Amino acid sequence: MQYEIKKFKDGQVAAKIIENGNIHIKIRGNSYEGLFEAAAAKEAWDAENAINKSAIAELTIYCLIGQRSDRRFNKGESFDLKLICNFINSMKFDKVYILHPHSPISLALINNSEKISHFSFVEDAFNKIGNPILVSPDAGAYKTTHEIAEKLNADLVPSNKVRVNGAPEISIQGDVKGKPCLIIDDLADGGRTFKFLAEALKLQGAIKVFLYVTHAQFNYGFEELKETIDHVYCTNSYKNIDDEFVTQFKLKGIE
Ligand SMILES: O=P(O)(O)OC[C@H]1O[C@@H](O)[C@H](O)[C@@H]1O
Repeated sequence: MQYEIKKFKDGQVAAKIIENGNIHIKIRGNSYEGLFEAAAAKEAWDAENAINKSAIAELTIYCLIGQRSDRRFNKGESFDLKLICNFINSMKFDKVYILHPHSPISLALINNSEKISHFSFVEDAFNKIGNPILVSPDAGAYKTTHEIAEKLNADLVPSNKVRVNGAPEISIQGDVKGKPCLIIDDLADGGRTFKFLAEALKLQGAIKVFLYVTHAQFNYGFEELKETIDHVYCTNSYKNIDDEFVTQFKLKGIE
């Protein structure tokens, strides 16, 4: 570690640089406190490197807080992602890497940003399962999953939530009979989307249904998922999960 974080009893965070030169700060970034820790480290680094103009400062954010709030949803409400990205921009990093952002809006709002792809994690899950059909759960996930399917030479079945006579229904646009399926998406908040999709896939003959999400939040409904999903693959971008139902790919630089 190139810096240390100290926390005061009142909640204040402070940083101390312990190694000079280039810095690469890697954080979950899934809390306001985490972002403030990075800001404190960058402020301390800036002061140390005031005359070393060639040193580079990079930030990796694995699970950007507020990434789904990528617009002002209703009049009078705050545009949270814009606020968060403005704060990140105020740190003035030379490069900011974001792992599998929910939408391209985060990348557009953050200066000098670059996406880290989730491809290698999906590839790992794909190989462990043994050639499953890839399933994109909604229009938002279709484009990136299509790119991954091309690279893996895998079959892709798009699915969507549609309204039939006003009631939500899952439509699966392909044949999954007798095949294992791997649903791929960016994040699971509760996972209801995936629980019902897995049920629908099994009703159409899928033999097993696996789930890959980069950001495994599971803020609620985790146990319910086990009813229809056979196994979950994810990273530890949001939190560490210790459960034999889950295989977690560990990211560098976070504990
Ligand atoms: O079903 P839960 O986990 O609540 O929500 C996850 C879904 O909601 C979307 O924003 C995500 O991209 C994902 O498709």
